[in-house]
Formats: sequence, structure tokens, C-alpha cells
Amino acid sequence: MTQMFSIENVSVAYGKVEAVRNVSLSVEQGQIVTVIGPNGAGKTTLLMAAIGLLKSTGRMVFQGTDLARIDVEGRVERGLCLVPEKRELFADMSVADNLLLGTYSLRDRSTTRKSLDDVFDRFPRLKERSRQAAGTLSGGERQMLALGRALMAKPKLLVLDEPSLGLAPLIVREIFRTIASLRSLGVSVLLVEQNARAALETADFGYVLETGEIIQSGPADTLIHDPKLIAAYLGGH
Ligand SMILES: Nc1ncnc2c1ncn2[C@@H]1O[C@H](COP(=O)(O)OP(=O)(O)OP(=O)(O)O)[C@@H](O)[C@H]1O
Repeated sequence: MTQMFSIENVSVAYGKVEAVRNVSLSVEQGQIVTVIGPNGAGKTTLLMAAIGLLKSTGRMVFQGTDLARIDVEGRVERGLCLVPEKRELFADMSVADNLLLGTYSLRDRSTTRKSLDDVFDRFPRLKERSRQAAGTLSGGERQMLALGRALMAKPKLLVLDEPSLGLAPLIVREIFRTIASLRSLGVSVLLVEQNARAALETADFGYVLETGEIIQSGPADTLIHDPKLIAAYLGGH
């Protein structure tokens, strides 16, 4: 397998408080990797460091390139993209215009129309609502729009922060099915989730983060049957 992204002994501190300590993980090409853990474990902090929004120590390598001197924009240009939070969409702009904004970082926009059609094929519901203002979409539709917008930039690794947050169970399933379908595009995914069950059902590999440290890792279908994790995170059944 080809390694897409690796985090090696990464620590992140807010002042004197170390929110992430010596974390190592890796994502192979086309793989969905999840980091699960309770509130305050450091999941968001780790993602922010990965995309370059927070300073960290340790090493991060993306497709063979050391990211130490590469800022957020440089990472996006190389294909390391964060899926924006649902609330970061432009509420007054149409669905189509929000999608088109996803290509702003691309140097070559000749394929924009094709990208828009691809996203509409993947999300027929967005196509039906292409002229509708993003602010009037349901929570699930907004999450799809956020995913669609990220796909417009032709990412190689998509980073997702709690895509299930605030969504009803049926919609959560739909969002995760969509995330799973990204494998067919060859896109790798780093997914941070509190909904451990949904995340492990979708992912290939998982890491458990507690108080800033990885305490366990393994294939997702092994973790999902681990009695300790079932008791702690998987609702006991
Ligand atoms: N800007 C900040 N300044 C100081 N401490 C912070 C800051 N942001 C986060 N923290 C602390 O760092 C720790 C990790 O926070 P983080 O948001 O990464 O956790 P999380 O696992 O994403 O939690 P949640 O699932 O609740 O979002 C927490 O103790 C939090 O209070």
C-alpha cells in the first residue's frame, strides 16, 4: 500500500497545556482512517495541526513531502483538504455557487464544469436544489454540500471533523455511505468522530484518542468488537 499521510510523534500545546501528546498515525492511499475519542480528547486539535492551522512539534509527511514548511494553502494545493463545517457555508449564496467556491484554490479551473457535474451525480439532492440558498438546506443537505464543496478541489486526502454532529440517525447513515463511496474515487479520508460506532463501521482503520494520547489502534472491524471499547464508546451493545 502507498502511504498518503503520516503523523509522527506530533504534539500540540495551548500555552503550557499539551492537548495532543506524541501522536503517530498513518493513512494509506484510498483508506478511511478514523480517530475516535470523548469530548476534549484533542481530536479537533489534531486535525487543525494536520491542516496547518495550529503549530505542532513532530513530523508530518504528505505524499512524501515533509509538511514542516508548508502552510495551509500549500497543503490545500497539494490535496490535503479540510471539509468545512456545515456552518461555514455561505448561507445567502446558492448551492451551485457554494460548490464553485470550492475550486478557488485550483490553478487550473478548466475542469470546473466537469467537477460540478461529478458532484451533482454523486449528490442528486444538491442538483435538485442547485439554485436554492445554502442557508435554507436541511442539516444533512448542508453536510452533503460541505462534502461536495471539498470534492470540487480534487482532494487526495479529505479531513473531516465530526460530520455526524447534530444529525438524525438516518441522515448520519447517508453521510457515512457517501464517505465510504469516496474509496471509489481513490480519495483517502481522515475522519474524526465522537459517533464511534458509525465511524468504525465506515473506516478501514481506527485510533482511539484519550486525553491527548493514542491509547489503542487497529483495524476498524477489530476495534468495533473490542469489549473495552464497546463499554466505553459503543453504547454497550
Ligand atoms: N484555543 C484553545 N486554548 C486553550 N485550550 C484549548 C483550546 N482549544 C482547545 N483547547 C483544549 O484542548 C483540549 C482538546 O480540545 P479539542 O477541541 O481538540 O478536543 P476534541 O476531542 O475535539 O473535543 P470535542 O469532541 O468536544 O470537540 C481540551 O481540553 C480543550 O479545552
